[in-house]
Amino acid sequence: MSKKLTISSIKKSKGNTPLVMITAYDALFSKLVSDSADMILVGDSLNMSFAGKSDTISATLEQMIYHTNAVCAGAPESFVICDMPFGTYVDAQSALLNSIQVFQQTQADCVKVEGGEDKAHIVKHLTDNGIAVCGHIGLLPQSVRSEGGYKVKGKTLEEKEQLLRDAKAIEEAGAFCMVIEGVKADVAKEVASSVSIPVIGIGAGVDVDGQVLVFSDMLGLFEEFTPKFVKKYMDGATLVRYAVGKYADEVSNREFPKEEHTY
Ligand SMILES: Nc1nc(=O)c2c([nH]1)NC[C@@H]1CN(c3ccc(C(=O)N[C@@H](CCC(=O)O)C(=O)O)cc3)CN21
Ligand SMILES: CC(C)C(=O)C(=O)O
Ligand SMILES: [Mg+2]
Repeated sequence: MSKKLTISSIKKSKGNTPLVMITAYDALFSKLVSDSADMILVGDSLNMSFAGKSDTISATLEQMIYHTNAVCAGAPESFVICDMPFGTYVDAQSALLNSIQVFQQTQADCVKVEGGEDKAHIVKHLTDNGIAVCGHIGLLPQSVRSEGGYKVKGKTLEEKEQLLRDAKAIEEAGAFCMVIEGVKADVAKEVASSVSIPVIGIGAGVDVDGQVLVFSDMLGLFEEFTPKFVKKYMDGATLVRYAVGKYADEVSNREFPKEEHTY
């Protein structure tokens, strides 16, 4: 991106071209994605596709700060979101102290917290104290254990009405945008049009104010993860295996290094 977005330019973008959000966990990829992405999310999904764990529950604040620093170093001109990990925003006070750690130890532009109506008081305490907040409603990956799995939301009238209340509450608490994950497309569309801040979808259909995907999913690098909402824009795993296999063959056959790689 040529010009770094701001909280107010993101808010004002509602109704214009959809926002492009993508995750990155290191400087190498943040630099590569920064050419095309409006916003870079340092997602706690890194606990799965970077650290190899089976869910996001065990991600720590220290880990998020480490990766956020790497992402900011690779993309100093990009708008960066740091995902607050599980257990770091259980009440307003701890949420603020932990978010202050993120702001003081990294160049992140905002934090992201999962939750709706029930977390609005926490979002308000953060925004009242100078921490910009991106909300996250719908399917909440940090609730995987309590919910007994990843469940698409918005399938019943109750769920739809809850999502509308969640979005309203997060907006009123001062969030400048929110992610909506794993929600029926017609419901996500209604949620997006019910608030005046951008609603960025993942598995929530096309009628929202932007899209977010995990970079390793869309590049086909994270093979064990193939939910319906992911589109593979590259077969990364095959490309990497092919290249490393060719290197291995050439080492075995003494074809590499050649004269031009030799002092
Ligand atoms: N690499 C990666 N990509 C992600 O998008 C992602 C993560 N990790 N980690 C954190 C969360 C977890 N996410 C998930 C994980 C599983 C499903 C899933 O299994 N979805 C089912 C639908 C279930 C239903 O129909 O209710 C699917 O088959 O798509 C969805 C989102 C999204 N997030
Ligand atoms: C899936 C996105 C929205 C996220 O929260 C993450 O990458 O952790
Ligand atoms: Mg996350």
